Amino acid sequence: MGLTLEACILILKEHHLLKSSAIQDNLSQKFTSATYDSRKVAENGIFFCKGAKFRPIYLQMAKNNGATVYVSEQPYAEGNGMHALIVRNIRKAMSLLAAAFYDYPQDDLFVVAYTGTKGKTTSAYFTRGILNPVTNNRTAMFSTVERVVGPKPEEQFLSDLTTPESLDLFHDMRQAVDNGMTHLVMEVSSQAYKKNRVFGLTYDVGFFLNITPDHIGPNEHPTFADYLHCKLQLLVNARKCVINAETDYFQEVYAAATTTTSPDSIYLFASADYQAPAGIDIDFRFASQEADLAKSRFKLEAGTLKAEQLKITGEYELELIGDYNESNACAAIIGAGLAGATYPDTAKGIANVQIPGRMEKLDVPNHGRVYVDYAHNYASMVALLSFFKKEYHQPHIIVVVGSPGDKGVSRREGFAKALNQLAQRAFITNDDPGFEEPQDIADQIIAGIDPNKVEVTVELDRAKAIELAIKESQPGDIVVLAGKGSDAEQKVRGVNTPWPTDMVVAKDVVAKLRG
Ligand SMILES: CC(=O)N[C@H]1[C@@H](OP(=O)(O)OP(=O)(O)OC[C@H]2O[C@@H](n3ccc(=O)[nH]c3=O)[C@H](O)[C@@H]2O)O[C@H](CO)[C@@H](O)[C@@H]1O[C@H](C)C(=O)N[C@@H](C)C(=O)N[C@H](CCC(=O)O)C(=O)O
Ligand SMILES: Nc1ncnc2c1ncn2[C@@H]1O[C@H](COP(=O)(O)OP(=O)(O)OP(=O)(O)O)[C@@H](O)[C@H]1O
Repeated sequence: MGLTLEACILILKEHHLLKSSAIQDNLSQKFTSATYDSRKVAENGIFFCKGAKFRPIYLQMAKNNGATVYVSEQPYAEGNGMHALIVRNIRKAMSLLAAAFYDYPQDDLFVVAYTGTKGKTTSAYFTRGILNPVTNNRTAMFSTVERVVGPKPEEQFLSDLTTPESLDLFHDMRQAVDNGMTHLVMEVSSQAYKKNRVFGLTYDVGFFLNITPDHIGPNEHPTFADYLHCKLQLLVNARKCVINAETDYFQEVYAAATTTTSPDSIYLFASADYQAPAGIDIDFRFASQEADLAKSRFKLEAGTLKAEQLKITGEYELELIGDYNESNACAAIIGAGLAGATYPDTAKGIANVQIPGRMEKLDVPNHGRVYVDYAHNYASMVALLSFFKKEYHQPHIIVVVGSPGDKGVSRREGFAKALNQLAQRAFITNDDPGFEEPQDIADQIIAGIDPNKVEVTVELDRAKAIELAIKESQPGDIVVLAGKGSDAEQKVRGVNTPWPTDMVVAKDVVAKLRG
């Protein structure tokens, strides 16, 4: 691990990123640590000045702590006496230099990457579920929930971001390789492209699952077009592409894939009865046989010669219920197939996969059945509630939900719309209010709810809201604790306050009810 100043300059020049440089002495000096956080600088380090809240004082601190080189979009007096690399785009520069600093760990991993508005985490867990036994426990995973960089329990930890900052990403990839991992399944958020966290990274297989309006607002994407553009970048950076042919904007998505990938290396999947546009051959189709409250069963069929060659067709069962998970599973099976897995290993591996915070169930004696689920926008809430409506034959649905502050503002209207369509009762509560007023967020959700269709209570204390919902429920009712999944924090005014998780709170309520 390490990089010389000379190598840095060459890489930056090659990508037309170097504006100017100020080199103090010898170019062959090798630095041995790299960070963007002055509090983590080690001796002989390179320091990246990046971020909305960056202050020049951090560079001063970094210098005091042993940094000898800084990379920045502008020169700072605080960096006098250090080598300076002034670049056109700090995040692009950081990503390229991070890959080089950690000696291109992606070259030693088979990387399967997922993007999409919904289903990334689920598909990533499904893929790892198949590949882990096939690779002898050597499949790493970078997901919204956790990051797995090795086979030992201490090599698995909770994630902060869906896709980490480039420097952290390549660091964790290097650890995975050094821990003997051979495969990596990762989620790539649209923010990862917006913020150049994966700039220069190429995947062996890149997936486009779906797109619906989300993550649009002042702190994320200015427009839907920008959101779509960022997501499409994954396909441009993948050697093989897999696309859900049923996604909205399919033509744009397919066109993006073909800009860098030959149609021979693009795989399309869809449900059995989907009518494909003229001239489009669907490689894989999944035919649902049963998607009930116990299991999903479906058949995967190949529609083209290249699909047949993967040897992954056959009957499949999923323990993770929710009919939409058949589409996620289909993606994961193709991903694992392209990584070398074949049937029946693919069927064995996926059958019992469970995912923290997705479709977790709790029966409450003398009350309803509780589900904790990470549904947190219009599309996922509709998919979830529609599944319950169908499987439980028009149950009374009680939903506990809130919407985060500072991001995804369209979710507020989306929740109201989904509740109007499918729920009878709602408790509007807190979910990471951030720097916004919780009551304002609740008011914005309520503004869209039709009181003739849904009875609403606002209870901003999430634990109390969960308790009220469960206590009120009758046998046969469905109580949905939506939006937080297995999240163990509430983000309030810049502070990540511990949250026991929705399921733990629900279990406490049940314990109290039992007396
Ligand atoms: C917009 C964005 O990319 N934000 C991320 C980014 O912030 P930033 O680069 O602006 O940095 P900053 O937090 O303003 O801090 C300024 C800099 O000063 C440094 N610093 C700070 C203090 C100090 O004493 N010394 C010091 O050097 C910090 O290390 C940092 O580099 O870098 C931070 C880590 O350095 C991240 O925590 C932060 O994620 C924000 C909080 C976040 O939550 N982003 C969300 C929207 C996100 O990316 N979500 C997607 C999923 C959404 C989707 O599905 O699309 C994700 O991939 O997780
Ligand atoms: N294919 C799908 N279509 C619609 N809704 C889905 C689909 N897959 C999952 N969901 C719903 O979305 C929720 C989140 O799923 P998952 O975590 O897999 O998505 P994600 O893309 O990782 O989401 P995020 O980017 O918000 O972390 C699930 O709990 C479920 O309610």
